[in-house]
Order: sequence, then C-alpha cells, then structure tokens
Amino acid sequence: MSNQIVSAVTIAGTDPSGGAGIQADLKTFQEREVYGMSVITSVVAQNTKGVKAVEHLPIDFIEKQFDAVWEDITPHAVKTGMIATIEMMELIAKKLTNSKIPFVIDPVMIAKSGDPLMEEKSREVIRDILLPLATVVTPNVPEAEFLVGFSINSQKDTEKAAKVLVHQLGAKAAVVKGGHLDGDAKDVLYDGAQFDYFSTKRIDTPHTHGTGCTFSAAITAELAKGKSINEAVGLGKEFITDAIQHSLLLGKGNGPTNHWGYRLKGLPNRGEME
Ligand SMILES: Nc1ncnc2c1ncn2[C@@H]1O[C@H](COP(=O)(O)OP(=O)(O)O)[C@@H](O)[C@H]1O
Ligand SMILES: Cc1ncc(COP(=O)(O)OP(=O)(O)O)c(N)n1
Repeated sequence: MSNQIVSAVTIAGTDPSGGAGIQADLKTFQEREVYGMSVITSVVAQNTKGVKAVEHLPIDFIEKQFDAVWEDITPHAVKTGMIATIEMMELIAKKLTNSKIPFVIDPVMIAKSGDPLMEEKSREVIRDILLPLATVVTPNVPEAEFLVGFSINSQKDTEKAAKVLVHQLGAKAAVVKGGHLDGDAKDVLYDGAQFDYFSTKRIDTPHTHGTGCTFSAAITAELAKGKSINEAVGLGKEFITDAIQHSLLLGKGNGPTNHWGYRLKGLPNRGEME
C-alpha cells in the first residue's frame, strides 16, 4: 500500500473541546498518517468537565453523510464511537452488512464524567446487530460487563468476557480494556484462537478524557494500512500510552491526551512537568 493514500472514517458524536469523539478520532487518524473522514451521529456540548447537552441528528441526514463519503472515497477501515439510538444502529447495520473493510466498534455507553452517551434501550441492540459485524470490539470494563452480562473483577473474568464477545456475540476479535481496573493498564485481546496481553504501568493521572476514542481510532488507522489485528492493537496501545503520559496542559477538568505531533514541537505537557 506504499503509494496509496490510506483512508478511514469514524461514525460518532462530537466533542467541541477536542479531546474525545469525532475530533479525537480525526486527530488520531492524521497522527497515524491516515486520511480521516467522518459521519456525525450526535452533536454533543461537552468539555473536559462533562457533558452539557446532546442533540441527535436526523437518521436520513446521517445516511446522507454516510453516502456522501462512500460514493466518493471508499475508506480502508471504519470505526464507530457514540451511536446513541436504535435507529442509528439499524442504519449502520444496513450500511455495513456486506462491507469488506475492517470495522472497529468502540461501544461507547457512558462518558467518564458519568453522563450517558447511549440510550439504555439501545445497549442490547448494539450487542445483537452490530457486534456480529465487528472486526474488533473495544469495550472498557463496564461496557464489557453489560455486553456479556456478568461482572469483571479479575483477569480470568476479562478473558472469559473476551471469549463471549467473540464466540457468542460474533465479533471477530475483542479487546477488553483494563483502564477501569486496579493495577497495571492491561488490555486483553482475544481473536478467536488465542489471547494476547498489552500491558503498561498505570499512569497516575486524571487526564484521560477521550482515551477510548483515541485508542480505537489508532487501531482503526493501523487496520486501514493493512496491519494484522495483533499489530494494530499493539501500535494503538503504544500510541495511547504515550498520549496519556504526555497529556497537554489544557482544560479545567479531566484533560485531553496528547499526540506526537504536538509533542515534537516541544509544547509543555504533563509528562515533562513530572
Ligand atoms: N491511567 C492509565 N494509565 C495507562 N493507560 C491507561 C490509563 N487509563 C486508561 N489507559 C489505557 O487507555 C486505553 C483506553 O482505556 P479506557 O480508559 O479504559 O477506555 P474508555 O475511555 O473507553 O473508558 C486502554 O489501552 C487502557 O489500558
Ligand atoms: C462524542 C463522544 N464520544 C465518546 C466519548 C467517550 O470518550 P472516551 O474515550 O470513552 O473518554 P471519556 O470522554 O469517557 O473520558 C465522549 N466523551 N464523547
């Protein structure tokens, strides 16, 4: 693929403060040298302190955005983030059912601020109609618990959940993220045949706004380039770890993560202040 422009699209909600959602995804695609495109599902008034208001776009308008991308530039990979309603899920299922490109699902349910980003009644629908289409699904622990229907308190539970996500719920591979557990930040990848573990020391910081979006966007970008699932998750993990370690000195709440481009410019970041 060396002479080809690699592209990816994110289908998600917005974050006007730039740390999560569509904005984080597009920045990450750019950082990974992938041409980024977007289909906006919901416009969210939020910042590093929390969510103030949400407006869902009409379904036919979401479909028009989708068609505008696909009729013009066929992406090499697609990811979903915030998909709040059943109608949005049904639309995405209809559009991606026969798609051949990698499809990463970040099953965003509740922001770290505690604000809901998915209607409760939609949670079963994402599990039933979208997970079977996923190349990789990347739940955090609370999301995985909901999808599999049992509590996750240990690595054994995490592995069991990853197996259920693949063998019972139909994803090709699952990464259950360890950001919400104690101890090291250990993510468990299961691809239907074997487990792989991606672990780093937990960085002692509250500035993790948008980590899930950034991680899943980096995985999507690497799959778009033709990397294997294992390689893509490994590169995504390196990327998010560095981005948390060097988060920018921005925002009055849980600040956004950083990206290499800014870091190379020598702008002040939390990693270098410590
Ligand atoms: N404090 C932390 N230190 C190091 N890595 C972290 C930390 N918090 C989250 N991560 C990593 O960031 C990625 C996103 O995880 P997580 O924050 O759990 O997702 P979400 O934003 O969906 O809740 C995972 O790779 C996770 O291990
Ligand atoms: C529009 C939108 N999508 C997703 C999220 C959640 O982002 P996440 O990466 O899980 O990080 P937090 O925001 O929960 O810290 C979001 N906030 N907004």
